[in-house]
Amino acid sequence: MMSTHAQSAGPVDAALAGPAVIAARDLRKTFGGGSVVAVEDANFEIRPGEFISLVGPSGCGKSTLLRMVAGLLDRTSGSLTVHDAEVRGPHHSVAMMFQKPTLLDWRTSLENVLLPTEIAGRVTDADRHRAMDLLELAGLRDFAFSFPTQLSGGMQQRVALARLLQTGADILLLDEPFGALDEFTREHLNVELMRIVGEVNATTLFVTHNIAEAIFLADRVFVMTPRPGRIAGIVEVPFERPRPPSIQQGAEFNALVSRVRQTFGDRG
Ligand SMILES: Nc1ncnc2c1ncn2[C@@H]1O[C@H](COP(=O)(O)OP(=O)(O)OP(=O)(O)O)[C@@H](O)[C@H]1O
Repeated sequence: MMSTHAQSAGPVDAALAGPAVIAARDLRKTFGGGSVVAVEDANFEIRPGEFISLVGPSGCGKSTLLRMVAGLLDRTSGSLTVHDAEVRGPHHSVAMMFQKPTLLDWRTSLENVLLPTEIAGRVTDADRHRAMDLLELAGLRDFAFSFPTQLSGGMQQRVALARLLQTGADILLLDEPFGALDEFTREHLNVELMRIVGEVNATTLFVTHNIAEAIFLADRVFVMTPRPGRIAGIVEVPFERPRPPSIQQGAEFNALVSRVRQTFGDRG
């Protein structure tokens, strides 16, 4: 069933049963001594294995919200918990990925994927096996010993995704991960992403400007509007994952696109 509901008034979304992995109550972030309200009174709960898209125009606070969940930014007020613990700084439950893959050019795909393990301590054979399994999951087993310059932009992002999973984090924060790629590659990678996060059952927050992409991927879409940055509504996406790209041509999908646009219009 599709539904939107206002978040600024304070109700916690409780559409799904089970314990919340991430929960925000009256979460607020301002900059410039309060002159810029980047996130205003966000209230939500995210369940294990859920895929949430954050969609909205530039400056509506998507990255700020993600960075608060990662513990890279302090909140101004309100509560934000991950696995029932208040976020008070960077923590190991989350791994974050950006538009640029940020791979080290002098390391092979496998060595790049192993980097988080190396930073955390000694690399064991089991770690190497896991890294190879993740490269296989990302469709890159044959490129494990290639260097980033030998890979396409899309393949580099898949290495970055495998590296993200190697951290063992159960929450993935993806800030427009495929935004720099062409539309065909992007669509292909979205399908791959959906398959991969489904297989590892990661809880995922995915930032995008693109409404269709947001709906295609997500169980729920948080619609954000700027000035002040707020979650204006949550649109539930009723299709089971994984989904074929052709779903985007259906009437039900188009109705969801309209619903998201309407939420922008209503509250923007
Ligand atoms: N470190 C900062 N200092 C001051 N203002 C900031 C800072 N970071 C973000 N802002 C402001 O907070 C608001 C939200 O920014 P944020 O980057 O979260 O938006 P966004 O939705 O991710 O935008 P984009 O889609 O362009 O990345 C903007 O008005 C931005 O200028």
